[in-house]
Amino acid sequence: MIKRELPTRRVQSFSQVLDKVNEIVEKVRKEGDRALREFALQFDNVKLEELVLSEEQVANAASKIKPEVKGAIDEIWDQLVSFHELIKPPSLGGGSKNVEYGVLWRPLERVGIYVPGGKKSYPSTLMMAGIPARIAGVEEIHVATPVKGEIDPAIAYIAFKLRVKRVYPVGGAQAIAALAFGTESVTKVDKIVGPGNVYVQAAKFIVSQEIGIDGIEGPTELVVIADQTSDPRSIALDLMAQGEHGSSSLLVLMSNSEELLNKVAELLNDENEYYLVKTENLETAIELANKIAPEHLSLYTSRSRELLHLVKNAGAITLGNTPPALIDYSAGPDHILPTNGWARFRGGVTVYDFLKPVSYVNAEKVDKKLVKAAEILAEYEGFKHHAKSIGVRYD
Ligand SMILES: NC(=O)c1ccc[n+]([C@@H]2O[C@H](COP(=O)([O-])OP(=O)(O)OC[C@H]3O[C@@H](n4cnc5c(N)ncnc54)[C@H](O)[C@@H]3O)[C@@H](O)[C@H]2O)c1
Ligand SMILES: N[C@H](CO)Cc1c[nH]c[nH+]1
Ligand SMILES: [Zn+2]
Repeated sequence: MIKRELPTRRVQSFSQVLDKVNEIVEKVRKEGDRALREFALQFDNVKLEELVLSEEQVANAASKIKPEVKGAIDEIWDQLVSFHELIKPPSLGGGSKNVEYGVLWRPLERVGIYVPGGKKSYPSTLMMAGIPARIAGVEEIHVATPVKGEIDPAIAYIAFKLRVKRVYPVGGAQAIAALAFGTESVTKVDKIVGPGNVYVQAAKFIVSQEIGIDGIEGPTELVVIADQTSDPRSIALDLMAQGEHGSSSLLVLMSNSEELLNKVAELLNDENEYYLVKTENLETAIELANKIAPEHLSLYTSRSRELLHLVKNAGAITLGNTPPALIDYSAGPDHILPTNGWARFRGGVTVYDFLKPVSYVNAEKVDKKLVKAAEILAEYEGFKHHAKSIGVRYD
């Protein structure tokens, strides 16, 4: 269905299902494995015996990967490694006023990666989370993904390559709760990373009171900004591509050309809702896109470089004729990207999601003025022992 104005809100937001998901999360906290089995039957129609796949099961599934798929994964692997190596921050040290200080980027010890698997299988997502985790130096990677029958050979192969500690064949909000609290079979992790549907994202939001999460990466969003120079067929394909993730995808095209909008409208299928909106000029389209803060933003115009500087809020941007779906697979930057407006305050997953800056100080010879300043402010705040503990050191 085609609409000619912008949506007033997301088709499906994780906040709409928070109450329901809270019940799932609490049941897993109380009942552990028993709840995981019950929910697998209820939501996925799967009777789960084992809640951890054995190394043998993973290796066996991995051996069934098709050679051309294995080749594609190996090719993409190097490209993702290059990107995350480039942006990995170095530990830094320096000083001023006779204080030596610095920051050590320390890896998280144990992370959980959620790999979606309700409607489609997402081996690419395991790479997008697992590679930056490995580059950061995370010790233990745990993976949860809904499995019906045997695990996808491509997921198994990537898990093997990443030296994943454990794979749990569990999906949905219940998998997130299990990784957050631990169960008899599932190991509690320090942070959960990964996209998924509204139930999965609502669960991440709830458990973020107790463990780390990477943000909200729910149903896919694409905003395309195009002009009369853009190819309508490619735009229609880009919109339909992101529509393949499900009917909750947000799919928007804005253009200053009515002719282009009409041509694209003729080419779209009727499997999704598409918002095709005429704007006075491309600058207005960028302003509106900044308000939406979409996951994917395609600047498919002859002025893409110039317009790039006006973008404030977007998960990832593709320039010119670059297909947004290339980011989904092999361009280098991550495809795990913020949705639901979260691109206003965070970006896609990077190596930073698996690192934390631990700062250190050696101030044994600090300038007297800083000592005095600290004492004055501590006294002002009413913390006399703070003031004294500083003062006695430097008399
Ligand atoms: N933003 C990103 O970075 C990004 C990346 C990849 C995929 N995605 C999105 O991930 C999503 C994947 O969704 P999916 O559904 O295919 O897989 P999923 O793995 O996220 O969810 C499947 C699970 O949802 C649970 N579930 C289904 N119906 C339920 C219900 N009524 N109540 C409670 N739980 C229920 C089930 O337990 C099932 O295992 C898509 O919306 C896609 O757009 C986003
Ligand atoms: N477009 C998704 C992010 O919204 C990522 C993806 C994975 N596979 C295909 N696409
Ligand atoms: Zn996609």
